[in-house]
Amino acid sequence: MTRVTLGSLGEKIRLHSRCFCPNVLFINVPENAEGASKVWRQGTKNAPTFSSRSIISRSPPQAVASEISTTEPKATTTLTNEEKMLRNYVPIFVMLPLGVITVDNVLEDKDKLVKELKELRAAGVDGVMIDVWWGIIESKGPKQYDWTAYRSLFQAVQECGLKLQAIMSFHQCGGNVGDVVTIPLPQWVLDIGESDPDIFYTNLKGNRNPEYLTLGVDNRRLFSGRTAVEIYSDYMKSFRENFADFLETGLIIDIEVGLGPAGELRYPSYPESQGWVFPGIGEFQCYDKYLQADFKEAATAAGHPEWELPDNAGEYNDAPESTEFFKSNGTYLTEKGKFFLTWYSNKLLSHGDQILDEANKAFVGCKLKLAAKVSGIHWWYKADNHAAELTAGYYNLKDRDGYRPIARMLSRHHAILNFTCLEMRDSEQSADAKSAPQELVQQVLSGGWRENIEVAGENALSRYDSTAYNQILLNARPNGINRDGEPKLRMYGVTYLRLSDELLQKTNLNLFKTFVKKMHADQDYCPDPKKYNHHLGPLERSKPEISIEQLLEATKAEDAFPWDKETDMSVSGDLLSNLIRKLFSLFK
Ligand SMILES: OC[C@H]1O[C@H](O[C@H]2[C@H](O)[C@@H](O)[C@@H](O[C@H]3[C@H](O)[C@@H](O)[C@@H](O[C@H]4[C@H](O)[C@@H](O)[C@@H](O[C@H]5[C@H](O)[C@@H](O)[C@@H](O[C@H]6[C@H](O)[C@@H](O)[C@@H](O[C@H]7[C@H](O)[C@@H](O)[C@@H](O)O[C@@H]7CO)O[C@@H]6CO)O[C@@H]5CO)O[C@@H]4CO)O[C@@H]3CO)O[C@@H]2CO)[C@H](O)[C@@H](O)[C@@H]1O
Repeated sequence: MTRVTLGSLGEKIRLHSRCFCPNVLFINVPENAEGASKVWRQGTKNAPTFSSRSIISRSPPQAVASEISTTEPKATTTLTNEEKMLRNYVPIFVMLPLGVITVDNVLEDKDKLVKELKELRAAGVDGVMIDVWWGIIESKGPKQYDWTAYRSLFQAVQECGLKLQAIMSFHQCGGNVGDVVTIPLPQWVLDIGESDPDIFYTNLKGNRNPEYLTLGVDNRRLFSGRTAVEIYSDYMKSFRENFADFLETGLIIDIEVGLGPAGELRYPSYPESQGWVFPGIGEFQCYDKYLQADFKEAATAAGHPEWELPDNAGEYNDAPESTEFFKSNGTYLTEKGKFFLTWYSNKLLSHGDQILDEANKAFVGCKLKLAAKVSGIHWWYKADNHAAELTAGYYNLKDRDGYRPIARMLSRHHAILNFTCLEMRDSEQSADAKSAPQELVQQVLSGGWRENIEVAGENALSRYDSTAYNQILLNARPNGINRDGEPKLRMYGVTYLRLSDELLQKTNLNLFKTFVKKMHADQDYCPDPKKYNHHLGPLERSKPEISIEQLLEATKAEDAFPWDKETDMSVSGDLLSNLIRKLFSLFK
């Protein structure tokens, strides 16, 4: 962030080096200077070519995007129509099967995989997402990494002309929806858990969850002399060292940093392995001795040594109203309840912040983006208590934004916020669950955009139908295509869950191809991200730490940006051509 002095006001103001349009600098103006600020284009010698009306409030990308001047070289009006349409392109990636590398660290059936990768490439897909399992790579012992099978896999992806999003999967596979294989944490870690079960997240009843290490041990030297964060850091550094060639060639464009169960920044509050079923409220997971001690210390420092962790928040499959904690006027609204929820959600923020800082150090200088996944907890969103989000660690209420502080934390690491459940419509959900995936997606994406970070997304469950595709398309460009250039709102990318025989079945694949084309704004596959305004410069070092107070300023609730009702790039418009294609193939 650059600081300059705004002459007429004599005030220090902050310059944001990017917002929606990377070649425009946005000024974040103190409240009392509203209306007196200007916009400069990067590289423009004599600054403002804009009217003093050009700004704007504190950081509203929407308003800003409409202010782009037509006077600059390569301004959108000088682009060809095709170039303008390319600015609407949203790249699409596909998750590879969870067990593509077996638990024994073998790439089985490479021929089948290569055939499928080629099919994806032929369908126009830009790249694939792959779990890089800690439980496989470091299974033999501390720091004994074996990357051989992954090298062979990455080579195949490169040869097929696809890009790669690599997940640093510090979690177990198994126990979540769709987990068809089991890949536990490394055995030497599980062995430590035998003598110290508190290294795992624990619920009130004392059930341990070996999916992911509790954030309570992030900084505890319990693992053959290393802390959990040091383990994650060493792993990422080893990844960088071992795949320097693929980083250099530009194969790996994105590192999804695993921050919790299923690779998501959350507590394991709704584990199917412990009997949770949709739409249960889930349970808080902070009863291991390390987090208990942390809470005691925090409560004591706040002048309430008598406060304990909640014991009245119900069980996995409860409805909110049947618990003392979440019922109307329940504990969650008391001073004690608010203190607990703030502590619980802040711990998650610091956990993500610390590991992303390590990821940033590991990959600094590489031409890629970092990303963090946030889970789409859409059930009980319409209830006042937002119980399921709260147990997962997202302290989100009608008057408190629980996601924007995450986005602000990510902004310091230049990281993308990767959100899910893009495919879901409210009308598909049962009324009992008080579920609102559409509003949730709109809130989270808007918060990310307001923090000037990129947002990407995934679908939560496997879908092959046009309704789901159209909903994803709507979220990818909430206000549709802009035929004059980059749209005001555009997601950075979408990752489709997931490659399967079902997806490659003919009818499904045909519709999927149409979906890919629509994501690409009806343009052909574009191998050069710069053309759709994605600039993968060397990753810069994280910015200075943002204090918790500043992060929590982002909890102030604001309305989401307006979304169109339907996408203007619907896949169903192509049904006729699908039919013609089908007829053709029958006659062949
Ligand atoms: O490789 C990367 C990672 O991949 C996996 O993690 C991802 C995960 O798979 C994703 O789901 C997503 O994670 C979150 C998600 O964001 C959250 O929203 C939430 O998911 C909940 C979901 O939103 C709720 O609606 C609910 O889902 C229940 C659903 O509503 C019920 O209808 C039913 O689903 C049935 C489904 O109807 C049925 O068709 C069938 O679906 C299977 C399909 O037929 C088959 O072809 C196959 O492809 O798999 C499909 C899925 O199994 O069976 C479904 C299951 O019975 O029940 C649903 C579950 O009760 O609850 C969901 C929570 O359970 O939570 C997700 C997990 O946090 O993004 C993750 C990250 O990418 C791996 O787990 C990771 O290890 C990998 O790193």
